[in-house]
Amino acid sequence: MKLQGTMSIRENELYIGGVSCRELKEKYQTPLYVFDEELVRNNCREYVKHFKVNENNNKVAYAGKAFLPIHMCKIINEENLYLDVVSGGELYTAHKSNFPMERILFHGSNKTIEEIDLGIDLGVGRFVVDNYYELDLLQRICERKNTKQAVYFRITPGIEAHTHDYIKTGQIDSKFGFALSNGDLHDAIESLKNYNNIELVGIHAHIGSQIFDVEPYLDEVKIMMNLVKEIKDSYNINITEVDLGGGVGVYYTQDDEPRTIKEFCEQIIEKSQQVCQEIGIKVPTLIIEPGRSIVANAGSTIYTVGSIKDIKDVRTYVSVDGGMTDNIRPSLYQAGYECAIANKIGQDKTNQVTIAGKCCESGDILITDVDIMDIESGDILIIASTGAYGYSMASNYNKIPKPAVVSVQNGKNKLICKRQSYEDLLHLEIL
Ligand SMILES: Cc1ncc(COP(=O)(O)O)c(C=O)c1O
Ligand SMILES: N[C@@H](CCCC[NH3+])C(=O)O
Repeated sequence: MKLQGTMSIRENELYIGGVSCRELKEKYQTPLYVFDEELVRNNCREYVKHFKVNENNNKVAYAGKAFLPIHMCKIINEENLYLDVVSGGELYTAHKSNFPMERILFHGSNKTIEEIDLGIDLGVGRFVVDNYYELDLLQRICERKNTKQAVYFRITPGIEAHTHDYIKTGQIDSKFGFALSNGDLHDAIESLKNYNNIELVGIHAHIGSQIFDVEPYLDEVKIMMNLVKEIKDSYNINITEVDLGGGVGVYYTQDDEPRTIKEFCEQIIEKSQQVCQEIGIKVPTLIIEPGRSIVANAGSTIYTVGSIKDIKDVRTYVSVDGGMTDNIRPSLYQAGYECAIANKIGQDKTNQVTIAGKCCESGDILITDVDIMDIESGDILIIASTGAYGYSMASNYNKIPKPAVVSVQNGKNKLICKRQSYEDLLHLEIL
């Protein structure tokens, strides 16, 4: 298992943020999500530095869908990032954390009336309008509230990024956004003359997630900058903000070769300057929306090993006390992960096993055929890089309570989300 962030080894034990996994297990039980706060903050700072937030006034908007407890909202605020929310629930969480609402981008392909109402009442900075239905709804609600809302239009740019089919979003056959190729975007801009309470200030596209190549982003930059010019020439509307979405890929296993944050940011900025110069427009404010690349490697999940089933000449199943309820990604996207035994971290890998979850599903497998140290019931198994789309996609299937989340830094640990109790599971039931 590749050591990430502040992970270190002392006397055969794995430490994160200077705290041993054994201590964390004793204090908080398992399964447990562990967050390396120093790594999260470093990633934020890398983006702020290389995306030229201070020099060029560009914006880095953390995509909250990856992981959004109130504690995370506070980090994002302290690190001077913007925040991309995609539902009333995420918006409300940001609001409760006192996140400045003018730094919120409100996404969503089917925002409800209640969500739009809430967004306007709280004063979110930008709505990212996805479709005609939303445009119309937003106008009516703004009119009723006698307010004007700054918006971006979400564009489907027609870019095929090389990633899992379920997490591609830029291609034409997509539920998201106004397509460029069939004239939808132009019709939407044309219709703005009837919408006095809406001000179009930006355009947005998101081409997918877990993308390693910079090329599709450079294609996206070209398309978006040309669009800025076209919108000015055809409609005399100044698009001053161009939001390129998220999607920067990260390391999960040895098959992954991600670029650094620096490489991505520098190439995007350079390309933007080059294209804008070529077509003769001022470089707009650039926005990027990283989620995974800020939190994925900073999160790990620790489990306790339970049953070990050795099927001779077939496979050994090692079951842990969590599974698809705390990490749906292997079942949903065949996502790969690395793991180790945290209490035997320096030992050689002598076994090959399959790590199974405890749910009543054959598909509840976390890692298939992984080389690992000698393993016994009671060991602490750690799966690395579960920080993005782990806790945020967790479920209560089989009435399994969601694990706690603890943040570690400089030898200290802090509980940021409590473990659900069985009583919590009954919380919404009418008894
Ligand atoms: C509109 C939008 N922005 C940003 C993101 C964040 O993507 P990632 O976590 O891959 O950086 C997503 C999710 O894919 C998204 O849909
Ligand atoms: N949830 C997905 C990514 C989709 C992001 C939302 N557009 C994942 O775990 O990889």
